[in-house]
Amino acid sequence: MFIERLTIIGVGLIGGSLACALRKQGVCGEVVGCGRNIENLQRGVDLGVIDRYDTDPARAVTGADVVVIAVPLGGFAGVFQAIRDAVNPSVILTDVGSAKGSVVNDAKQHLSPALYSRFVPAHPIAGTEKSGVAAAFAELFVKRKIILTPHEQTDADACDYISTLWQYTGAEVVTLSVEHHDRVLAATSHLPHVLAYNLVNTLAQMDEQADVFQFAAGGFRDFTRIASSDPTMWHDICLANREAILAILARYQQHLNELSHAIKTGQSETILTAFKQAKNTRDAFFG
Ligand SMILES: NC(=O)c1ccc[n+]([C@@H]2O[C@H](COP(=O)([O-])OP(=O)(O)OC[C@H]3O[C@@H](n4cnc5c(N)ncnc54)[C@H](O)[C@@H]3O)[C@@H](O)[C@H]2O)c1
Ligand SMILES: O=C(O)C(=O)C[C@]1(C(=O)O)C=C[C@@H](O)C=C1
Repeated sequence: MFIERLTIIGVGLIGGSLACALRKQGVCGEVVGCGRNIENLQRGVDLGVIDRYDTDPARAVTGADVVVIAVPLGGFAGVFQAIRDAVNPSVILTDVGSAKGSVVNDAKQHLSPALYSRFVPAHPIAGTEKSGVAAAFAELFVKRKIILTPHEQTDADACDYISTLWQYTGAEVVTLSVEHHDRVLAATSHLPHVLAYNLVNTLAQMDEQADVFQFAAGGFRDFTRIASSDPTMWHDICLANREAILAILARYQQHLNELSHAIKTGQSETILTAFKQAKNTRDAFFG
């Protein structure tokens, strides 16, 4: 595989890291960046992540063999509209969005059937709480999972191509349906972020605020690292995957109510059993 010209729309943590990883493997030639923040794009050039940039998506995708959309989910519809008449007919389009139902709907609505068939939805299950191109690094995807959610019209060769592209980054590629992806990620990624943001706000609104944070140590830090993630990105994810998030949030609230009742009524056995079960599950998974 060799990509003569790769265009990354949204040169941040994920788009920038993908460009770095492919460059490091020597599988791409020119990398063109596209975004809204000139300072961030110039930083991308200075860091060697991209070769040049254009703030106009239509110009940025001209002549590209592969276009990766790596903007927050709320920006996808606008990007599809902006690039659909400017891309090569042979282009392969892909993305890195954290929820797939909204992305696939936007693609279906705004791309021609031919271009829609060349769009391969993808989601790297890798990231950090940092944003922007300065946070990008080539090793981000090593030994991490990449989920592809091809739809019925996805061209099989385009899908294989994107699978190979991700394997060059050191990732393991798996395929899921859009619905399954969005249910699973609502539970394992979206719910924890909602909880972390909410925990920080709950504590921040306590009267003894200053004292609370002064004594917050490892547990609080570990639990809330992800509350430092980009608010716009998570706002967009919550709205894009709202049904699946609300469903798992309701289950979580029910379990929390049960635990709260057990603590209130001193049900020692119930509390101990719940904590033992959780510890065993986590230890078995992460070691
Ligand atoms: N951060 C993570 O852990 C993570 C992991 C997997 C997937 N994702 C997904 O990857 C995508 C990008 O996330 P990130 O963490 O790299 O964000 P980021 O903030 O680091 O980068 C996004 C970039 O897109 C630019 N941008 C925003 N709107 C735009 C638009 N309409 N057109 C062009 N550029 C635009 C921003 O200026 C920014 O440079 C999101 O869809 C997110 O859901 C994030
Ligand atoms: O490690 C982190 O900081 C992340 O939040 C990464 C994380 C996750 O929840 O695991 C966040 C969003 C994604 O779409 C994929 C990965």
